[in-house]
Amino acid sequence: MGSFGDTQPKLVYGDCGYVLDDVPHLTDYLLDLPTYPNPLQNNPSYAVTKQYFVHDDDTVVQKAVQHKDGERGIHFRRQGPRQKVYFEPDEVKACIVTCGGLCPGLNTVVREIVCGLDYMYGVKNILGIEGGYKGFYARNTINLTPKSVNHIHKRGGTVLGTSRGGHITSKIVDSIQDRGINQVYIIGGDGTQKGASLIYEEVRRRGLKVVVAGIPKTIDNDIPIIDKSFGFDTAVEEAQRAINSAHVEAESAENGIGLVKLMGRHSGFIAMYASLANRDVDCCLIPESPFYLEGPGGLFEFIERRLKDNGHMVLVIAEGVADTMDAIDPSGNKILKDAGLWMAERIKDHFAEPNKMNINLKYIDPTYMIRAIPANASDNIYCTLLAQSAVHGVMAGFTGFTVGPVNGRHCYIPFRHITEKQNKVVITDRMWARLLSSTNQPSFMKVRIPTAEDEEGKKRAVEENCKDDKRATEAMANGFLVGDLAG
Ligand SMILES: Nc1ncnc2c1ncn2[C@@H]1O[C@H](COP(=O)(O)OP(=O)(O)OP(=O)(O)O)[C@@H](O)[C@H]1O
Ligand SMILES: O=P(O)(O)OC[C@H]1O[C@](O)(CO)[C@@H](O)[C@@H]1O
Ligand SMILES: [Mg+2]
Repeated sequence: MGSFGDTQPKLVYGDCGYVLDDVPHLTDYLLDLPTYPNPLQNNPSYAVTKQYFVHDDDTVVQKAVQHKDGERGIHFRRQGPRQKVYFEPDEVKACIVTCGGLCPGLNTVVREIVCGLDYMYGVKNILGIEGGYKGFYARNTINLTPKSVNHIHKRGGTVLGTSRGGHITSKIVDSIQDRGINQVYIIGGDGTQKGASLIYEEVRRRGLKVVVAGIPKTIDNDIPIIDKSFGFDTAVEEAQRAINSAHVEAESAENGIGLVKLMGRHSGFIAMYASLANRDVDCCLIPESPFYLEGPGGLFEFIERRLKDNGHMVLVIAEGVADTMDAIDPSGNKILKDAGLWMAERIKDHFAEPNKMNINLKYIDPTYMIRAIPANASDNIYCTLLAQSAVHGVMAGFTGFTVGPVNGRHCYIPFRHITEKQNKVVITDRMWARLLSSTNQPSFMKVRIPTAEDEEGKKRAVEENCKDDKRATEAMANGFLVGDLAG
């Protein structure tokens, strides 16, 4: 095996096209650091495990589907405790910060980092940074102990508080240095992970023995590479209550329309999964899939047909479908106009026209309700694994990484994989086809039987879709679908 690259990327090549896309380590820029035996081997709870430590050569494949003669491809370092650690318990001063929007499970991750550090590694000195990134330089810290965080996983939100904007790298690293912090745990979405990556770069530039680990958080499930983000399942489950209410309202009225808006400004995962789980949804609209309202094959025609056939219908939309901007938030994210209100108005205006049917539209907006709740059981366990995985990696001296499951196995992922693109619903994938088949809604495109050339176009569309949904849409229109949108 040969390896190169001191900073990023840190690639290690093996046989048959094997590539380990490794994460940085303190020893990449600090030589002769002392190591210590991992205290976990004296922990009675772990005495039952077959092996205390993961093997250093254990890696996790990025793409689970492999071909017989294909290359083995990109791998990530497997998470878990290592034989040697780079910190003595008394030497550690850890801090935890939560940034960006709320997400079920934030408190669980905070709790499990604190408990993991204390119970597994004997670390007592753990600080909470209040109010997101700006808290590093604008707020006091709070001491976190297993006792103080004992019950927080039962509450929604984050006990540390959160914010958008305020990422000033130099001031944050000054604060880390001034406070003598040497482990930084950063919980947040794509923007937060970009900020974490800058903090890592600055720490490294200053040559500090400080490790920086990211724990990915986003209700929208828009973080790439990892299987899914924590809190997503909880949000999808909570969304069922809104969809069920919309269905009850719609069913009980003459020509009832239940309209539900769910979160997802760039990615329609919540809307798609909530609709797929529910089965009472007649139509689901997401930002990745183009649609139109008027004319043959359009949404209004579809609504009319469903009302005539069934007497009611349920429409679920993601907040990003209208894609009209009000302003930007302090982090630079677009603040979108309310897509639900926009859609409700358009539908009402359409049916108010002469000779159209009388409708009864009820709009339900559970936006913040689905993210302000505590994590469900499976998300709580998922959060525990993420937190412990981060703690093991940090104690082993890895830095500049995000934790997360890839094909079901938790691993350490270099920041750039998480920050360079957003995860989106790929509308040429089977999951979207499953949704279309469950709702029987129009695809808003005319489809013809695919040819070999079309398959090529389809492949291109999938690749493009990962970068930019609009370009994917164009690629699809030029590829395996007839170019014209119906109507
Ligand atoms: N490109 C960037 N570079 C440095 N810091 C950033 C960058 N983008 C965002 N941040 C910082 O990260 C924090 C959170 O960002 P943001 O508000 O975009 O939420 P997020 O982490 O993407 O989570 P979510 O979108 O799920 O709510 C903010 O403090 C913001 O200033
Ligand atoms: O109103 P806030 O707190 O900025 O959050 C809204 C945004 O946060 C998210 O939940 C996560 O990015 C988006 O779906 C939503 O647009
Ligand atoms: Mg974000």
